[in-house]
Amino acid sequence: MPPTFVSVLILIGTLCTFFYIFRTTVFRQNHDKNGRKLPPGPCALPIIRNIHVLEKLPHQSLHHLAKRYGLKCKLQNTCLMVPRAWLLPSTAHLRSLVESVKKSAVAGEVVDLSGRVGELIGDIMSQIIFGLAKDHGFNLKPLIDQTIHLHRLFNISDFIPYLAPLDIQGIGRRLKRTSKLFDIVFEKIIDEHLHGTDLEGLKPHKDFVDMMISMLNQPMNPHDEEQPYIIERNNVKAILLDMTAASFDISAVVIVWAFSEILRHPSDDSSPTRVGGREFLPERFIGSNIDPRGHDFELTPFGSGRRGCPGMQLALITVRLVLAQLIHCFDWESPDGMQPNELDMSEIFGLSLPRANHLLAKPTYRLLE
Ligand code: HEM
Repeated sequence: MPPTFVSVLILIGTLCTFFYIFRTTVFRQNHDKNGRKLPPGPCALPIIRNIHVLEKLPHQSLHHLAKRYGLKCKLQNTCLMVPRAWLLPSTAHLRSLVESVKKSAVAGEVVDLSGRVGELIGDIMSQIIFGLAKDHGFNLKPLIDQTIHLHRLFNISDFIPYLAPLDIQGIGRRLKRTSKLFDIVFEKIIDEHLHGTDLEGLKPHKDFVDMMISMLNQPMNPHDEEQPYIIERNNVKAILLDMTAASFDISAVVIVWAFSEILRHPSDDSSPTRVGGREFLPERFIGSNIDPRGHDFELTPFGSGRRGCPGMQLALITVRLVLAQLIHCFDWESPDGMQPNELDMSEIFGLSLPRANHLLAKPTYRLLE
């Protein structure tokens, strides 16, 4: 039977529809309007495009996408550069912290925020600096805590230096013992990175230690003949110690203090706190152009210039990420019906001025299941 006019029209319409779908779903997904190739990314659906790939915890979905498609990944309706922070191994540790706090919230438990955040930062820094999590044989946190504690003690030798050889309080001996323990751990880590000996079955990925090892036996400045200084194993260990001591504690201290202030000032209309007769108004920095990275001297938490903190970018990312997650996922209140202004804010002397007592708070999970 010859095709009728109507059936020819239906056939043409169907072909046009298929062509349109092909253009939008295949060609257009991979090319921009000028025909240039776009970064890879998941297939988009009509109308909703890529919304379906962002799940309940979008940062985790983005993390998985970045692992699959690389650092530059395209989402339809949004062309997205995945920030490096989301790719840091920090995210896995942070996820497990959120999960464990969620369990405490369900059980109605009070959470030791100082303890949990301290552990988390230790895990993140171990992973970043050594490429190893602490549960793979290197728990440096107790060693760092011990070192910080010893530096915090009143040491008479600091004030009467000629008493130092006597080491009356034994602080020097204890510090030497701790430093020996650090040395043993760093030796093992360097060997592991140099020779790839299988450390509890774990192969470390490229990390800070690898970078330091690649500089071993190299002159510090090959263009400066007057400075034939060669990087040796001891230099690597000293830098590792510097990085470890500077990173394990301070970010956690900052997060816990920020959290304490949030608990003390749950709403905007709370009465301003007075410190030393002056009003403490941290919100005065909101909307201002003050740069905390050492350019404006009103606020220099990382110091400034050549000796400024080299871990600043990492610290800014970590502190924001952890605080944001804890505040986004949970509502928090002080335990035992304590009023915000009753929260103990005493601090102890030390390298990083931590809270005198651990910060305890009661979480309620606030996201939809
Ligand atoms: C919120 C967290 C942090 C704060 C507030 C902070 C702050 C500081 C400050 C004020 C200094 C002294 C700067 C100066 O003398 O001008 C410093 C030094 C240092 N920081 Fe940080 N820091 C933080 C996190 C980190 C992290 C995460 C790392 C490493 C991964 C790090 C590594 C270092 C090192 C190695 C030094 C010694 C630099 C030198 O003496 O040349 N810091 N930090």
